[in-house]
Amino acid sequence: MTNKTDGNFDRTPLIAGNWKMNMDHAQGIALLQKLAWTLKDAKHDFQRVEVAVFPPFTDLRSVQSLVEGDGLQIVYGAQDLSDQDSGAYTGDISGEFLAKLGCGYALVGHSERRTVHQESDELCRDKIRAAIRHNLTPMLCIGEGLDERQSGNHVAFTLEQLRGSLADLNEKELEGLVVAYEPVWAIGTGEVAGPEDAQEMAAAIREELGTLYSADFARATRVLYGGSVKSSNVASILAGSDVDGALVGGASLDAEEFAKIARFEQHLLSN
Ligand SMILES: O=C(CO)COP(=O)(O)O
Repeated sequence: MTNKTDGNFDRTPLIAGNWKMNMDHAQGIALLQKLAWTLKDAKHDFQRVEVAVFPPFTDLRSVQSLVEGDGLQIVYGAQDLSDQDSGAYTGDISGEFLAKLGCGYALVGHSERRTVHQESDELCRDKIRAAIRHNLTPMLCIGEGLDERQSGNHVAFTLEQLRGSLADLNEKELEGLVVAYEPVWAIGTGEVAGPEDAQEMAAAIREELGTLYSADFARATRVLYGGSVKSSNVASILAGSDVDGALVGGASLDAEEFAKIARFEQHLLSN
């Protein structure tokens, strides 16, 4: 059993910043450099709490140069990838290219992909397959809209997305999978799911993973919460025993604020 106030984690917490369509490559480098300095000053232990950023595709080469050149321990990933590896897919980006740029992760099925680009669970599954083919760890995003939340159907809806996006994938291929629960009504709205809501869904997701796969897989898989996370609310959200980290949008664009989020243990311990 996780007892975070004792400083023991079952799973390494992951604080991830999704920059979305913000920060050109020059701005991105400045942000990443500032984040690295701030975390270094705070003597952040990256083995204890992993820190990742998801910049736009056009920043990735610059991010790779900075991370490799300065030996940064911050890891990074892509906000999306194609389900295909190469060919006549204008505008799409292959997982193979992302792996060459040193990406460790790829987001799959972010709600903005699902709503703006009508991505289905089936496409998400094919993208997870593509990520795995190129040794990118998929971070699958799922979560309900306001209607499902208000009708009390949020758990069933979110688990349906989980099952649909993982259909036909086996436990061995999915090793390392990260699931991010992001209720759509809490994204970019300032509305944040309460710590109980985040814990309720993270526990339901873990239980479902145990049903679909094994108890060991469910225990090892990290489940993050995303939606209006800030330094002022991160500690209470991450206090839930099944919530293993945060996927942060807006607040990840401010290096000091994002560093504070990554340092959530400081707030946990002082509560
Ligand atoms: O979508 C999100 C992260 O992927 C959450 O965004 P906000 O933190 O801006 O609400």
